[in-house]
Amino acid sequence: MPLRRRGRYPLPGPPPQGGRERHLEAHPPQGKPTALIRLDDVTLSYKGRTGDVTALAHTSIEVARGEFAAVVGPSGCGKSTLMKLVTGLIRPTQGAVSVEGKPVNGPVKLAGMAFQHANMLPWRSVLDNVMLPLEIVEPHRSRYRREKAAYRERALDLLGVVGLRDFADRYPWEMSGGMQQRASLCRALIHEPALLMLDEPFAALDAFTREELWVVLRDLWQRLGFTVILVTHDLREAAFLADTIHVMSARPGRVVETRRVEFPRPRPLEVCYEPAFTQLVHELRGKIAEVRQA
Ligand SMILES: Nc1ncnc2c1ncn2[C@@H]1O[C@H](COP(=O)(O)OP(=O)(O)OP(=O)(O)O)[C@@H](O)[C@H]1O
Repeated sequence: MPLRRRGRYPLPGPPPQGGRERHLEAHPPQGKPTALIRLDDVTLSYKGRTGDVTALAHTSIEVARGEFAAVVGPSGCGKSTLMKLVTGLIRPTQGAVSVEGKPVNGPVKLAGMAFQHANMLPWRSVLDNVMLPLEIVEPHRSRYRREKAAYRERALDLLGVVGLRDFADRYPWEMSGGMQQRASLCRALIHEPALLMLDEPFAALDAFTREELWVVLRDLWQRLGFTVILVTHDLREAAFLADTIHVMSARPGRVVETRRVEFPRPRPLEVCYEPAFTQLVHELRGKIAEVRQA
């Protein structure tokens, strides 16, 4: 059964049961979109060995439900720190972080995550790696044994979307870096998170594979309608994928510019060769060069 389009129950497998949260709702059809994530004047200082390190200072960001947001900025400006704040792995020194209107006080359950390295478990097949969150995250965990066959179909279906259905029984070490990263996107999405957090997910890949993966991510996002925060150093990646790009200053990081990306969707890769795209990337690069020197 093919994956259904955004705004409907997106994946085959066990249907929602009594009162299950609808994490994968599409954009609200009209009016101002509701913020899924809000950072309000957030400062974060780490206790370093030689004194406090202020990674973020007075940072405010809002990401709407269903939005694709990218965060770019110079190295060390606090992008990964921002990810940790949103997922509740650390708490702000000052200011407030909220998700779905509620203050974040601990690890956020509605997030799926993927990083620069796919971090697949080498002793599990690709399919078993993808299904791992279902064994851990409620409500799937309690249903897992009973409904394993349906979950398996869901995982195979998702692998099909990223072109890996025929590789489900392989082990990660039998696959290329790009294939592993496709599988890691499936693993991040299998439990239908409302939010996908991506920290440099394609940075270790060659340019061609990276572009292939942009398209995979674009298609998954368009189909499933989750919210994304993508941290990247690649300005073309941000401009191709995002609705909104937040540019951060050098450390202590704060958002110095927020750009809406207006290229129509669905965006073909060819958009990357249009003058308006090049212009946008140039302007972003200029802004980052400026804040690096400030
Ligand atoms: N646990 C920690 N203790 C002390 N300082 C830290 C800690 N984690 C991060 N930092 C410092 O906070 C600053 C921001 O780090 P962070 O990893 O968020 O930056 P980043 O923008 O993701 O970096 P990069 O682009 O190089 O990946 C850096 O100066 C870093 O050295």
